[in-house]
Amino acid sequence: MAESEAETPSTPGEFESKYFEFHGVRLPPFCRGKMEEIANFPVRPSDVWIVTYPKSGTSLLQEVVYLVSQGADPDEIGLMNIDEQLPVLEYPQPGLDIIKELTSPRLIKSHLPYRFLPSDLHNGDSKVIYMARNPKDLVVSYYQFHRSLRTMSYRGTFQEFCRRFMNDKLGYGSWFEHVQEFWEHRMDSNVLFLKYEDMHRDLVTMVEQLARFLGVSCDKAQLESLTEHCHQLVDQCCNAEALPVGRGMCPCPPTARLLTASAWEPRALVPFPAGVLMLSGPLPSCQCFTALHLLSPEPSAL
Ligand SMILES: Nc1ncnc2c1ncn2[C@@H]1O[C@H](COP(=O)(O)O)[C@@H](OP(=O)(O)O)[C@H]1O
Ligand SMILES: CCc1ccc(OS(=O)(=O)O)cc1
Repeated sequence: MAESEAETPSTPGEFESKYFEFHGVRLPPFCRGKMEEIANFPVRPSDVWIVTYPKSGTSLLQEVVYLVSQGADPDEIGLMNIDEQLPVLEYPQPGLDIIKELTSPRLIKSHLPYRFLPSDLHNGDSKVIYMARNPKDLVVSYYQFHRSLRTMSYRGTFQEFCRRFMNDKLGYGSWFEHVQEFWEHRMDSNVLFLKYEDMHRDLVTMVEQLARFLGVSCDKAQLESLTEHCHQLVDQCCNAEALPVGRGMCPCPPTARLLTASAWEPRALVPFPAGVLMLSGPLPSCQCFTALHLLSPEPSAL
């Protein structure tokens, strides 16, 4: 969804009207009218699904998954438009009809919460890779995204955006519930639950996990070469200049964001009073996190 800088700022009312509610979850406008078709979407055993809350490192994960599953060269991935090969289920383009006809094995992405995904996925009919990211980093990324997205034209402050985030008032609904639902299914045989920060901390283990989960058999040398290639992809992300336009937009240096990797743990989500997760842990490493740390959740979010 690469869109250019907003021309006209959104008032809070205009911003609100851009979403719609589906079973109590705020969804982007392009999901309207297709949720039933999505629930009945035919899934194939050979499919691999990549599911994330927006701004959880979906693009990086798709490159790594593509590389591990297809054995592709990272330079090749850099040259091709990988987004075209991995459609997002609910986006207007290419659309459900086209995705239904894609040849196997399909790699499909989605940001929808677990319960809104095709019911065949709940039955374990194909593999699902879920990745969660530290919410303190994610919210900065989502804020920048909303500011740059023409259709959203978000012009509120970061504090106000954080409040929306903590009160489940953004597209794709509550981050807390999104992660929680997948966390509860992390032991399902068709689900692999990953954390974005582990890509930076322990890529070897993640590549091994992915290869095992995807049924890719490789010897030690092949695994080392795969990991080396994946390192190249991850390294690109730490070098904002190497990223395609529209990526790496946080005002804080990427290294500052990575420093918070140790500050969160999904287990803290059970039970999950919204906000507690963000208000605990070590001191944030940049101004954006400070703003988030200082925020208290609205009582309605608890
Ligand atoms: N190789 C890569 N390509 C694109 N984005 C990457 C990336 N590695 C890390 N990212 C980060 O992933 C975030 C976007 O997530 P998504 O792909 O789900 O939209 C961005 O975070 P920041 O905005 O914090 O920089 C971006 O920098
Ligand atoms: C708020 C609308 C919207 C649109 C697209 C999104 O996904 S992604 O960040 O481009 O992957 C998220 C939210």
